[in-house]
Amino acid sequence: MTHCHQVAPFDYVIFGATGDLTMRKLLPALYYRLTMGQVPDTARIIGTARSPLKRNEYQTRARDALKRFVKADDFDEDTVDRFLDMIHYVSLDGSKPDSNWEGLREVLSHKAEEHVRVFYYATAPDLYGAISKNLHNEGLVTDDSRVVLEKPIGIDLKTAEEINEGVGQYFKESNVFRIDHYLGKETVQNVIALRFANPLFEAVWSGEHIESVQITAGELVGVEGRAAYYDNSGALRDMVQNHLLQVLCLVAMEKPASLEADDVRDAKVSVLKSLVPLDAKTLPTSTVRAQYTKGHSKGATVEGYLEELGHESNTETYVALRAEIDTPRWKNVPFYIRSAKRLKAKVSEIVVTFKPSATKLFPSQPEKNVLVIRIQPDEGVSWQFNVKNPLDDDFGLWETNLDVHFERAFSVRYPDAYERLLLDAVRGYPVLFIRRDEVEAAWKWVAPVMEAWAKNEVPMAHYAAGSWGPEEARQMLARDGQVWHEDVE
Ligand SMILES: NC(=O)C1=CN([C@@H]2O[C@H](COP(=O)(O)OP(=O)(O)OC[C@H]3O[C@@H](n4cnc5c(N)ncnc54)[C@H](OP(=O)(O)O)[C@@H]3O)[C@@H](O)[C@H]2O)C=CC1
Ligand SMILES: O=C1O[C@H](COP(=O)(O)O)[C@@H](O)[C@H](O)[C@H]1O
Repeated sequence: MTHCHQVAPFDYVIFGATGDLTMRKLLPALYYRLTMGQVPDTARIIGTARSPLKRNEYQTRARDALKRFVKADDFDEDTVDRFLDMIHYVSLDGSKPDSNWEGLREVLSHKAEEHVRVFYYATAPDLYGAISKNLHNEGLVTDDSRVVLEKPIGIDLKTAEEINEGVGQYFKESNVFRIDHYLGKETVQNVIALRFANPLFEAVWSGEHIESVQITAGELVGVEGRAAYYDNSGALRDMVQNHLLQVLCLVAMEKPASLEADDVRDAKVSVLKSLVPLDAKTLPTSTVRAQYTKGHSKGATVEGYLEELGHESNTETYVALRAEIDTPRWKNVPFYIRSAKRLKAKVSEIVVTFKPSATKLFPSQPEKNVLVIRIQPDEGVSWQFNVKNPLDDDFGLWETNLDVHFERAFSVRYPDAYERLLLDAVRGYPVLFIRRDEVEAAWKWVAPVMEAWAKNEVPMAHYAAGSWGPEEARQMLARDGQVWHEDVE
């Protein structure tokens, strides 16, 4: 059963409407929410980009995108027609004050009732300031207009501040929705429920009982068609500064005063500010960067990163970090974070390892309890625990698993992360979006890593495509007596 209520009529103005993100994620997400009854028929989606397209030409592109990116079973001709009726297109260069703003104003003014206005920036982030200024100067930013900012918010603290300032001059912070699609994932939101809706977990969620936490986001794919972007970014900026630090915040935050946006964000930002800064002493042993070399993926031989690029590069496709949080709850608990392209499996998960019992009762030391929160694929939770071995009369133990696979357990379709986030912006519900101070605190923490890597103070390691990553990352955990959780075939 769905609990999505229909939202108020809205105008979604998408800058970058012909791009990959709009076609692959945004339009399918809005379509799915129409099928679920959350989008009113009077809503409008107004695509803008520089390409000179007529409305019907853009509608054809939108249809093709739905055909490609919506599951065949969910592609319903009548609903698709209703969806296409909502779509408009304005050819416009968002960065230029003398562009076709009149065309946008005209579409926006033709409506029979009040609409919530949302601007979605799906263009290069260095345009965000100029688009905001032009929208403001054209009188198109109403007091209640929202703006959704795609990642990356900058490539470092300075550029993030510039983007935030550029947008913040024309939109108040409460109307700025910085998207991090990991927060739109059901299983990431579920961390809050697991921790705070289960007294058992709430009671043991600290360094008193937890030995270590691993947060992994591994991908099978390489850099695909995004090499130009990726080579200027790398795994640390692309995945850790945003998605994985957000996940870490949810795992580590104190219980927020409420589920209101600012209470949750206050709790998260306090984790980011408590991360122990990495320095010259800890950087070489607490950070690993690596590039994939030629290897095998899904049964095929694949090229190494440098061969794919066709030139030298100092950009990492693998990152592993050892982080510590300086709070009473987490003193001395290592948080291992890793993300990579061309890993052995597509797996995003959180692995919480509990400390063994301090006293020995059984002939064999029981295995530690491990909680695995599978973010994707096969969303679910497994709890590794010990039972008595029924074939052993001397209290030998067996390690077993309680495993919940959410899709099977709840018989639900797991929505794409963008679905909820797009409609949350219309609802003016910002809890799953990132506040300015969070983005900037995250950049501050990764800054010494970026600087040391840029100066080659930590050597670039290598791993074969299709493997679990470099030996250096295994060693990083081995020094703590830990191993990476690599359970997926
Ligand atoms: N693709 C993805 O999976 C993801 C993308 N992102 C981010 O989303 C943003 C868009 O990415 P993506 O769709 O891949 O990029 P694309 O290059 O595919 O699309 C860029 C879009 O911006 C439009 N555009 C470029 N310049 C202007 C301008 N001056 N005025 C108006 N429109 C303009 C382009 O159309 P035209 O040339 O016709 O103007 C096109 O529609 C980027 O910030 C990216 O980092 C974030 C996460 C994932
Ligand atoms: O933001 C990004 O995320 C994707 C991975 O997202 P997921 O939902 O498939 O885990 C990554 O491929 C991309 O490089 C990055 O920009």
